[in-house]
Amino acid sequence: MTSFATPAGSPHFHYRNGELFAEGVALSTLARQLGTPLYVYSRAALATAWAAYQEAIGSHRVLVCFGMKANSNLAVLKEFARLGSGFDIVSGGELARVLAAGANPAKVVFSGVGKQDWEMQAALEAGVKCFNVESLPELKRLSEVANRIGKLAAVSLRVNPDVDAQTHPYISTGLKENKFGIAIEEAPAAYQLASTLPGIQVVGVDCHIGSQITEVSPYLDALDKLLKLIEQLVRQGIQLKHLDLGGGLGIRYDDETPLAPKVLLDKVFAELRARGFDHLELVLEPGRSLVGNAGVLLTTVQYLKLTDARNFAIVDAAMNDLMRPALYEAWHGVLPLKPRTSANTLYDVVGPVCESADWLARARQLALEQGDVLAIESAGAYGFVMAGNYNSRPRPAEVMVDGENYHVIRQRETFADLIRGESCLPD
Ligand SMILES: Cc1ncc(COP(=O)(O)O)c(C=O)c1O
Ligand SMILES: N[C@@H](CCCC[NH3+])C(=O)O
Repeated sequence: MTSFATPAGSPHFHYRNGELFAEGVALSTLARQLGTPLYVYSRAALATAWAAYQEAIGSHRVLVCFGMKANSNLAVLKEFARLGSGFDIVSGGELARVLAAGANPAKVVFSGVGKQDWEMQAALEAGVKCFNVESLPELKRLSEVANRIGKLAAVSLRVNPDVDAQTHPYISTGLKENKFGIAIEEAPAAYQLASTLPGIQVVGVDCHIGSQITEVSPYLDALDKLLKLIEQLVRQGIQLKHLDLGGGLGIRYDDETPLAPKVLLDKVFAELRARGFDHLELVLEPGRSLVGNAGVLLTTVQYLKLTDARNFAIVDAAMNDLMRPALYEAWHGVLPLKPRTSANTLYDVVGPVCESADWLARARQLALEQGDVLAIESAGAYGFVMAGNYNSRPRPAEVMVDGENYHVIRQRETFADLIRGESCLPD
């Protein structure tokens, strides 16, 4: 169980004089000035997570494409673009965001099982690095779209290596029964077809086996299968330029041991060298490990409801603001901004939404009073991006702390935002 003195998140969130800070800013100041629920990110934490990849990469040829579905706020994208990141996108909307953030489309890879014609066309026109194609019908469609507009689509086939990522079943993507990728046994024939299609230029191979992975072995199993495939392709006369291992590195929410980029990459580089593939560019698509522990969600205790069965701390954030607990029974640490010295009580931290699944944390020892503000930890990835408006709740504001300063990077939604685009029938 996390102790209040050591937040699970990065060291950029820390207690000073009995108060929780993000870098040099007391979180209580942000809650008071901007209200709650409020997502707060640390710019230094983003940079630290990025640096861990760069240190692991050293002088190897690696393109890191931030898996932006984890956090697509423009300010976050801009930070990663400044640091030199590419982006892994899964929709035309994500493409529009990376372009709006001024990122270089030549460092963008386009994943996803359901790309539509207009999304393919937009990505071709923008000049993305590569399409990670997930099925034969998609491959044929992409060739047609590229042909029609006089472009050549650079393609990696996303293969499904059928390895168990040893993670939550909802976020496992590399097993046969998952909808993702082309079965690895079918890949040689798929590459043969790809090499004959007029709008397609084969450039790489890709896989992404799941998320919140804390073991190296699933990656090495997948890598081994990919390298065997590449050997087979060489025999077929097909040469690749890059190998994309996807994202998926896990972070610490509770007491997990996260998989450090260096631990994984040292093994990957050694394997590539041993098998004679170190000429290949490596592409990575980390999402969670770049942003997860760079953000918290602040929420205020509205009521303490003590019952025979359970004690509830009813807060102003809900499942619509942070869906992970409701969806995956995910564990997020809960830190009081100003810990009390009074005795703890066992609480479920729940929101105001009319669903029993509307909880953020269960069975936590906390000393609380009405009006206290809590930080829900490790909310920088798959937090705001999965938020919705259920129960007509405006989505929270987002703020980025930078040293002693902070910047509102998304305004809190208003009632006007909620009904924008709606209209009633004529009288
Ligand atoms: C294709 C692809 N790449 C990258 C990611 C990022 O994954 P993670 O946030 O686990 O690093 C995902 C999400 O799982 C994904 O589907
Ligand atoms: N939304 C998931 C991660 C999904 C990864 C996308 N393929 C989570 O919150 O853990």
